[in-house]
Amino acid sequence: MALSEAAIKVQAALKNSGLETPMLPKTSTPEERKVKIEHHMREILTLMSLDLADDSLADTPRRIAKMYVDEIFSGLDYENFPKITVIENKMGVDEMVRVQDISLTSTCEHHLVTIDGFATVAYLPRTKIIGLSKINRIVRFFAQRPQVQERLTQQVLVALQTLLETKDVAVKMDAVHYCVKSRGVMDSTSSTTTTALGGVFKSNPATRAEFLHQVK
Ligand SMILES: Nc1nc2c(ncn2[C@@H]2O[C@H](COP(=O)(O)OP(=O)(O)OP(=O)(O)O)[C@@H](O)[C@H]2O)c(=O)[nH]1
Ligand SMILES: [Zn+2]
Repeated sequence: MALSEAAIKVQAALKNSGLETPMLPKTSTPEERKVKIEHHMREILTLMSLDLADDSLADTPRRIAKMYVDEIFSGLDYENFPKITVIENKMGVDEMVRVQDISLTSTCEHHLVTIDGFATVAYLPRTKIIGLSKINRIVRFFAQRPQVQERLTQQVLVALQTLLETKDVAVKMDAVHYCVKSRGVMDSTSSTTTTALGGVFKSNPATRAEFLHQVK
């Protein structure tokens, strides 16, 4: 399947800005990847002494392979980049557009456990306006990769700057990392905030404050 124009532009922008997820070129189809992951997952679970003959466990390697490729790591494949609707700003909107409380579920790339939180995204329209749900979909696409929260925040910023043809974009994320909560330091109350600010959101203190202070 050919990549969409939006996917090609965003991929190039991330590469040029050094913010792309470290990825090798794909040499297999999604279906081939699932077969191989299922095989290796079977080995891992067996090594952990689980009896995969049990009817509850028998399908777990296949389920994990499907979940990795089609769901939680589907953002590693630009073929899954959302269909983007961008329209001309004929109505001359020049005030901040903000989408807040976007649900965010990702996976930490150091431990492969859940990152759970919310994102807020804002932009100042110039020549283009984007379909609102597409902002949520772009957050979701990049969240569906193994991630560090700082990179995820930056990737959403660069993708929107590219598609909206303006630097004036801001992204904030608040999330709980289960590698901090459910293992390791076992802190069940801390959360992490990251921001990525572009254009006037970075350079103009009033715009920056308007974004940051209205964000919960
Ligand atoms: N900056 C950043 N760090 C993260 C993120 N997700 C997980 N980490 C951290 O990555 C680090 C990996 O550190 P290591 O010392 O190699 O791993 P570890 O031995 O499991 O460390 P502990 O989690 O402290 O038990 C940990 O401090 C994690 O909290 C993230 O999104 N951003
Ligand atoms: Zn982690």
